[in-house]
Amino acid sequence: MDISTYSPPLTDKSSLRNFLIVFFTTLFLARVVQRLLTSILKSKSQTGSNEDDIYKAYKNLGGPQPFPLRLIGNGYLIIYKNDLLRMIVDMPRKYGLCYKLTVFNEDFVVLNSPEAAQALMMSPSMGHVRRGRLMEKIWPEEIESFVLYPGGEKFKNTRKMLAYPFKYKALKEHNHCFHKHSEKLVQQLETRFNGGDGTYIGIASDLLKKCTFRISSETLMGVDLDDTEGGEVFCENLDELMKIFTRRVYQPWLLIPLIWRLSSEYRKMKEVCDKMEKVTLKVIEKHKEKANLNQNDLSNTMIEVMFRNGVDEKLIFYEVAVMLGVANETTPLTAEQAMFFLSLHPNHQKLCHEEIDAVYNDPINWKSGVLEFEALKELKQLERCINETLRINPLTIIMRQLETPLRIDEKLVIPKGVSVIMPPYALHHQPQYYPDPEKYDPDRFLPDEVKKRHAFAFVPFSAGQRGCIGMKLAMIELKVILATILRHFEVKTVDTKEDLKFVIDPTIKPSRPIRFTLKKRQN
Ligand code: HEM
Repeated sequence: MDISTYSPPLTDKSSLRNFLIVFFTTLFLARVVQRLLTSILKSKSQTGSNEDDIYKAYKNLGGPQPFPLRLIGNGYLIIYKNDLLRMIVDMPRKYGLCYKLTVFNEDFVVLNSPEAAQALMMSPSMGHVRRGRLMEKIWPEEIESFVLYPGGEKFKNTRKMLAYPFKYKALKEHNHCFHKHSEKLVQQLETRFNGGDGTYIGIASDLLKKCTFRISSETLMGVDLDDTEGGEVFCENLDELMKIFTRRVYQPWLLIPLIWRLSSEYRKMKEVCDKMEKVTLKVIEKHKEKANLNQNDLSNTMIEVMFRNGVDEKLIFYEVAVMLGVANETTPLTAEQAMFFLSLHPNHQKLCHEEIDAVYNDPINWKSGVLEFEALKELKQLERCINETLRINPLTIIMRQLETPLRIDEKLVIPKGVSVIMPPYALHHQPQYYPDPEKYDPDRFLPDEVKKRHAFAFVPFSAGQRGCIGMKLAMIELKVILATILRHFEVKTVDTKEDLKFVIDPTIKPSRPIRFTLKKRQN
């Protein structure tokens, strides 16, 4: 046997060892190459776009510790549903005016400074108007409305078309309607509250809601739904539709399309929409008849504006329902809370009484048989009380998903893809903008005080491309309703601020209706 050519047969053990050596060496070399390549690419991209520098401030933002599983992140905070408001106010004090959250696999930045609010709201970019995935998930996809359009020409054109009925000039045409329904409300309150003898303890929220519903439907649809067949049905079902929306927020499994479609909530939503649509179609028919009879007799209500622009009837129904739904969730709540604060602060109520008496008793303001529209501007004390109510409880939270980066200031740029949340509630409760923020003090809105503050330190209606389209309507409604109530009654409450727990549901509201007593005034 030639010993030089001999090689021992490979045993199982040595072949395994060789295999492991080759495997781990290759793995090690691959890692080294990968690291090298990554660092080369990184240094190239740093010199190219300077991306790390641009987003340095964003990356360094603080925030509450997320749950290690990114899918949950800070989403666990939802279990503190009843304490969310307190947390929203406390967090900027702990983590800074802008801080980060991760919720259900999405990155959020929460903005709490007037400068940041201005940068977001007044951005002219269409990349900053999308309400975002969270809202889009909550909103049932069956209901189409411009409120959820992510931006672009369709959003711009629809918003422009729908803005007209909310302009001062168009609202002025409905002056009579604001007063008619407010007087009706006073009669109903008088009946409920024992003729206003000051003894009966009761709630006003349902009657306030009906009143704002009648005003909104008459100004937007051109008919008093209360006097229209099925009008009552529309109102009740609208309420139910809003409750279904809310239940989807707190029962997230209903956001899974299959579960949603199989759920009783879905069937209920269909039923509710069908009933409301029938009423809307009747109203559209009336408008059609009117249009055929006299082209010059057309008003500028939302329904007619859409009808004239050739909008599909189904879409008209959805836009009207959404608009009335939003109106129903906001204005009556503010009216109820304004009454509450005035009850707790009789000194401010007295000032309002004096101002209202002076304006309503001046014959100059009654030239047309109804209080002149312009006279509402003289109700300055009342306006300050409404503003202070909206400061303490601004009702909604603003949300956007950035489709292009958003520059907040010289340092902070938030990258695209991130969502931003702007809770006016937190901003309005920061002591650096409003000293002693829990104190009800309408004088904060005296002209000299307002001048001292940043213009975006008070944003209950938001502003800019996506700001509240119904702001003027809401302020006029609030003024007329509250002035009419205060003209007739002295308002008191048996509740204290501590009795009322404010929750996010989906707007910020007391967890139960506020209780009042009403005493008729001699004015
Ligand atoms: C006190 C009453 C009200 C308050 C505090 C309020 C507040 C707000 C806020 C904060 C927004 C969000 C804006 C944003 O995302 O930047 C909004 C949007 C909106 N509001 Fe109001 N609102 C009130 C009354 C009304 C009324 C009476 C209507 C209609 C009749 C209305 C219709 C709308 C609509 C349609 C939007 C969505 C606008 C869009 O997506 O472009 N609001 N409101």
